[in-house]
Amino acid sequence: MHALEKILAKNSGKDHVSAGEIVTADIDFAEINDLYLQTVYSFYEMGGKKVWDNTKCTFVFDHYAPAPDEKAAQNHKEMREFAKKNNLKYHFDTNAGVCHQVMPEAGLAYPGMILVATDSHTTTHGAFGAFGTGVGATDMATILLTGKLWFRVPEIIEVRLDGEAPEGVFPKDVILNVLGKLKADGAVYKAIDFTGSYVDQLGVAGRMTICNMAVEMGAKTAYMQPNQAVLDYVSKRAVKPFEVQYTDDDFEYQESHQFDVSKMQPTLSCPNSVDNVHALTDVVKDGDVELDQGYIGSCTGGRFEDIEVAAKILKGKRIPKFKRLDIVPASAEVMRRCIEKGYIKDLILAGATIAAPGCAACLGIHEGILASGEVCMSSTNRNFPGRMGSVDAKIYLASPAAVASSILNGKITDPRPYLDEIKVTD
Ligand SMILES: CC(C)[C@H](C(=O)O)[C@@H](O)C(=O)O
Ligand code: SF4
Repeated sequence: MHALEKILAKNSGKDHVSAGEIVTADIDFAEINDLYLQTVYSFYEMGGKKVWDNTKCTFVFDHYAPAPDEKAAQNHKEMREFAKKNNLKYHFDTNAGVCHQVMPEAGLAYPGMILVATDSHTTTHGAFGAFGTGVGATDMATILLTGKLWFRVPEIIEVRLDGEAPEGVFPKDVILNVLGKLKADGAVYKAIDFTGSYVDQLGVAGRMTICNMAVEMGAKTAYMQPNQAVLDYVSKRAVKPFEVQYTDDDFEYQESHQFDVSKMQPTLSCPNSVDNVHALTDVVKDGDVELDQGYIGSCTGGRFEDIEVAAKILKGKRIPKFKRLDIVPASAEVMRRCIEKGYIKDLILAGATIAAPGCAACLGIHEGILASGEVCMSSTNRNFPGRMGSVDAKIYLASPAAVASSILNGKITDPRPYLDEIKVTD
């Protein structure tokens, strides 16, 4: 069996499961974000009184945090009341950050578990060797009632990433390259296991970025075998003992795709779809692509490492007049660490706006919405029309280093010369 199958088997009381089988599994942790007040309504409609376990579910207020309008404030209020009434052990209010960043920081994402959330990017937790997946309100209400949910055991495909990343190639570039090949429907309902020497040596933040975007290929879940970096991270934080699962040597993947990371270049996902992937140098060779806004944030590209590289590129410089750069730390912990390092000050002096941790303009709710005709380069994960505001705005997805270098120049720019400069000053 694959490690993911072992997780599903263990939680559904079976010795063995295989692709296509339907199982009913115990949920180790369930998380509801603030777009899903419907979960509470469905819970009551289904006859719910109290949640099945007040230590295994939580709310995270991230999509509308702090509440940008009265409706959002009202939704938060109703969810807070539900959390109080059920005496939920964990609660992440508008001061916490994006759910997928907050869960591991709080020790609620760890190897061998099933973590379900009302959000498609729950695939992120594959970075920790967990089975993470997103569900809608009715499924989530079922979990709150019973602690269980049905799953179809997914087919598992391997995405093998070997080699060392050249300068300017970040985990974001790597996953954009994978998307360019597999396309947005390349893994519908499947699980993607990211393997290979690149993944083995990758830190927690990079692993999260890659697993996060597995859902952009339609994946049900993602997986990476935990490495030492993950074990160090979770052993300091996990709220309970965990068991790492390992894939059997004779497990056969449904498909296997190989990538040589050492041959990749800084990469862009161009408007208007996430799999419209091109090398950055190809996009600019036919002429400048002027930018209005840079955006560094989200559960894909708003971690400490992402803001750190941007701060280093921008330190002592100034973004041009009539351009803007929004920095949205993925969580309060990320924000605090960036403050401690002086990065927030460097970024403010460079002309950036720092917004409250949360989803913000990643999905066009507030804090950096785009106007018609504007062009934004963003470290987020989706670029379909209307994603960050106007349906007539254009979004280029890229690594945070590419976003920082580009907005500094006012147009899409190769980050490599700027990264060379950092090396000299480091
Ligand atoms: C709930 C929802 C709007 C959502 C998701 O499920 O991914 C959001 O976080 C996104 O990134 O589009
Ligand atoms: S940061 Fe963006 S992608 Fe992540 S959960 Fe929020 S809206 Fe979705």
